[in-house]
Amino acid sequence: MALKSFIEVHPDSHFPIQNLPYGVFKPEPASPARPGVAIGDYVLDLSVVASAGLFDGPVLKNNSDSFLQPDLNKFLALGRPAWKEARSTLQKLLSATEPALRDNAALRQKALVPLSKVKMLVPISIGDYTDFFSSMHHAKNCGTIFRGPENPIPANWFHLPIAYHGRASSIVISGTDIIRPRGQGHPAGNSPPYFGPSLKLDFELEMAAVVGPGNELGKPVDVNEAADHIFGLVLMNDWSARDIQAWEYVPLGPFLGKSFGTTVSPWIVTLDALEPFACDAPKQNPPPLPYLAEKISKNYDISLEVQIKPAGQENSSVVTRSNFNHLYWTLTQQLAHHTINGCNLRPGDLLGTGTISGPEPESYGCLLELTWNGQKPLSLNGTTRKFLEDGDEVIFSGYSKGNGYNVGFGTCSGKIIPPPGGGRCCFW
Ligand SMILES: O=C(O)/C=C/C(=O)CC(=O)CC(=O)O
Ligand SMILES: [Ca+2]
Ligand SMILES: [Mg+2]
Repeated sequence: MALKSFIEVHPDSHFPIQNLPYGVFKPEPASPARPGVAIGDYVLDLSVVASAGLFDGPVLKNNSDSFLQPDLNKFLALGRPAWKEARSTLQKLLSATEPALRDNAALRQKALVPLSKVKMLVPISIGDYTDFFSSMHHAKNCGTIFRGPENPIPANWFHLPIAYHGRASSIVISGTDIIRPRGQGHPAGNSPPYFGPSLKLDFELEMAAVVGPGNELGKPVDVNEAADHIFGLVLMNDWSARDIQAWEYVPLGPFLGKSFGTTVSPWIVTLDALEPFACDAPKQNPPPLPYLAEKISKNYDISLEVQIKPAGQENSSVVTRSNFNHLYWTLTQQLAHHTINGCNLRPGDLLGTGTISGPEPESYGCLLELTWNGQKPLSLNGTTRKFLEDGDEVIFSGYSKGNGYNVGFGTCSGKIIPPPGGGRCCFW
C-alpha cells in the first residue's frame, strides 16, 4: 500500500508525504524564521517537532538544535545519515497510522500552519553560488546566436562542465520583484555603447543543487561520492540581460548581465525524494577524463514549465516545456569538477545547472533561444514578446510524476519592474 498521510493531500498536490521538501518560513510577519516541510496545503513547523522531542533517532537526538535555526545550513552540514533519519521520522509522524501528531490536537495546532498564511524565505544562507552550462542544446543555441554557426559549442564543452562564479548576494526568494537592470549594451556602428535600462531582459530556466557537507580546502570530492554532498534541488531563474551580457562577457564571462537578481523556489526537494525518478544520464562522447567518469551516471525525470503573465492579463501563457533529464553533465560531475582543483564547497552553496533547454524549439529554456534573439517574437494570448517587458511575471514550475502522486517543487516566480526613476536613462 502506498504511504499515506492523515493530512488530506489532493492528488495533484506537489507536496504529498512522498516528497516532504524543506523550506524556511515565518508563521507571522514578526515571528522568527524557522525550518519546515511542506505537506499538502500545510507546512509542518520543524522547530515545534524538535522542541516536542520527536526527532529521537541516534543522529538528530544529539543535534536537536538543527531545526531551531533561521536557515537549514546546520542540518545540511550533518549529511545524509541525518537527512535519512529526519525523512523517516517525519514520514512516520505524518502517516495515517501514527497517532503521535494525528491524535494530539494541541500539537497539531502549533505544528501545522496553512501554507497560505506563511511567508517563505530563502531557506539557506548561501555563501557561494556557481552557475554551470550543462545543456548541450542551450550551449549550441547560445553559441550560434552569440558567436555564429561555425563551431557553436566551444571545444572545451565536451571535456568539462563549464561554469562561471555567480553572485550570492542578489539571490532572492520566489515572489520578489526584479528591477530591470541598467547597464551598457553593444554600440551600434560608430556610436558609443548604449547605456540605459536593459532592452533584452530574459529568464533562464534552471534548477540548482544545494550543497550539504562541504569539503576541506585542497581535498577534491570523488565523483562517485559527490551525491553525498548534495542535499536537494530547487527551481532557479538566472535572470539575464542579454544586451549587457553580450557586450561585457568577453573575455571574463558573465558579470553585470546576470548579477542583478537570481530567483529560487522556496522548497528544496531532497535527492532522497527524487530517487524514484532517477534515470540514465546521456552517454558522453568523448568519454570524460577519469576524475569525471562515474560508475552510475544519473539524471532525474523532472518536467519543467515556464509561463509568462503580462501585466493586466488575467491568464498566463506557457512559453516552454522542458525536462531536467536533458542535462549532459550530471550534478555529481559538476560538483566533482568544482572541487578538482582543491576549491572547497561549504554547506548551503548553490550550484546552478545552467539553462535546461531540450532539443525541440518548444523546449528551449530562455527567450534568447525561443525568439532567436528577438527575431521570432512569441505570441502570448493576443500580445507578443521578444524579451521581457515591465509588469511581466515569469512563473516556473516543476514536478516528477509518480504512481498516484507528484513530487513537485511548487513555483518559482518573479515580476519585472522598471528601475527607480523610470525607464529612461537619467545619467547623461
Ligand atoms: O553561450 C554564452 O555565451 C552564454 C550562455 C549563457 O548565458 C548561459 C549561462 O548563464 C549558463 C547557462 O545558464 O547555461
Ligand atoms: Ca544561467
Ligand atoms: Mg542571475
